[in-house]
Amino acid sequence: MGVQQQDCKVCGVKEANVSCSECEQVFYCSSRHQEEDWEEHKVECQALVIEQKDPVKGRYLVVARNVTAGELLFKENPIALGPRATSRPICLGCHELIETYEFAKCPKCSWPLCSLACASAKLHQAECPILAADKGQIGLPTNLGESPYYDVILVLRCLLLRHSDSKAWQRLLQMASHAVHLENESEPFHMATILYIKDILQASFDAKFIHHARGAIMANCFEWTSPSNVSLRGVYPKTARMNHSCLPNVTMSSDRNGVMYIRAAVDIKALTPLHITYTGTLGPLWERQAYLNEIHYFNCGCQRCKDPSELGLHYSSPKCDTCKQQFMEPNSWLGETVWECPMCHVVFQDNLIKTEYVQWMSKFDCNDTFIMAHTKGVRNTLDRVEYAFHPTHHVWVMAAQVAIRTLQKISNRDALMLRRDLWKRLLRIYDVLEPGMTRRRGMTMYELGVCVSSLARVEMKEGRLTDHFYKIDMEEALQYMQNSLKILSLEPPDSHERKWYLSALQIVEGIKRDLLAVAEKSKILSLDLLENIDMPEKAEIENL
Ligand SMILES: C[S@@+](CC[C@H](N)C(=O)[O-])C[C@H]1O[C@@H](n2cnc3c(N)ncnc32)[C@H](O)[C@@H]1O
Repeated sequence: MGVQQQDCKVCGVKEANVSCSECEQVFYCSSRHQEEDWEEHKVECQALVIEQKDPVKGRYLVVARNVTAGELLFKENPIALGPRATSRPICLGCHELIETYEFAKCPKCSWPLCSLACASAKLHQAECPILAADKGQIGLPTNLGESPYYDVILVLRCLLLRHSDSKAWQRLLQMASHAVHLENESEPFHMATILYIKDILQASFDAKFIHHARGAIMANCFEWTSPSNVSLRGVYPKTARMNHSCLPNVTMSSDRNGVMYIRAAVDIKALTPLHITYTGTLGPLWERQAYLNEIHYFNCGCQRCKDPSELGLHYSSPKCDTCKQQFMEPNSWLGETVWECPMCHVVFQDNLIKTEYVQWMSKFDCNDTFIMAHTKGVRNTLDRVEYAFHPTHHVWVMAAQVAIRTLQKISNRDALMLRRDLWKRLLRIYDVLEPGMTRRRGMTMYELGVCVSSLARVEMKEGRLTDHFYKIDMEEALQYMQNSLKILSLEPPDSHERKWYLSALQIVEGIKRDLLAVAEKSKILSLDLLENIDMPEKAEIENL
């Protein structure tokens, strides 16, 4: 697995590595073939996304015309791919996880491989002699645990672009980099990687490039999961031009080769900036702000952060403990915060507000609030959280997610009902925090389709439903599943996430069969719901 190359558009030769710099969607084996094709290609190459610059936020991307939710804005090949900064042993030749204690080692550099065949893999060739200079094997992963030395690999792969791909190297040099901040702070992980490359490997790279490369990775890299469920990271210069918002308007997904697909999550008007989230959307405001401040050196002023009600959810504010009517409001989200109730004007210091928050969150971390619980116990705990905070507070969302994991282990009607209700409430919150064609909404509707159909089947079996109400419930499940399919069908064909789409298709088939069976009985089925499902290739379903 490596940086993707495709067939030359002109002559079809494999491993063409010259791509159109505008759209990055077509490949050529040489500049000559690219020039030959330009007259034809320029018609289709209308860059949908253009770059602009802001004095404070730097460069960013906007759409050149109105786009609709789900539309593909661009795809991008990574200029470099590698393991995460801290990683369990991963084969440097193919990026597969190494899970046996007796793993193979590269005969030259001794780094772990899945097999000796991977020692000659293209991905590992250039870095191998550099890594081999660690004669004392100081940085080598020796067991199956996490090793921080994997950080070095992507940095080396970026530095090696200078000789292997001058265009990619130039793009790396143009990327934003946190190098100055990291150097000034003597950030320990940054310094450890730099020292390892300079002093242990004694690599001949200029120190300023090593700092820049690692700083650019810290500012810009994206993590993704390979189809075999290995977490990796890649450097994508164009994708990385998108600035952050806690209310993102695009979605990102990647295929098995790490090619990134950027789609509009919602309808977007021409010249609107494209935003991704650097923090995820589900953390409370102070956590998101602190992360952006500490890791990316800016304070977020997005629509969600500026709104004291956080889009009407009051997601990070507890209810006033005194009047139980209003939501507490902080005077600031960073540093010394004082919270005040706008109605009864009672004032609390930050630590008082956060103590209960921290206590609940640590319980969820260990799962001990819910573990071994029965449905009634889970319900009681959720009620307590709701009373302490409120139904759209961050802590309630975390509690609901842990509760669902616990309820999945209980297979009775009560547990299914509670799970269904929790997913419905979560969906209403996700509709606000991650609106549009987002994976989170797609997966939530998938879960709702599963819960509602399973519950209907259980209730039918127990004789609690008539055919009429069974049909209504199954149609509701089908509706959720079909909405979920619309979103999940956007996952790239051979991605890790594609399996959810294929699974949703099978569930839809099952629901349709049950609906047809009940229709046979009662002849009252409205057939319109059963139409318009795009079927995948047969081979894709067989691979499931
Ligand atoms: C991945 S880069 C994004 C592209 C960057 N603006 C550039 O010029 O290359 C991340 C950096 O962009 C800036 N940035 C991103 N989102 C921002 C925001 N919402 N407000 C202010 N600065 C932001 C910060 O300097 C951040 O460290």
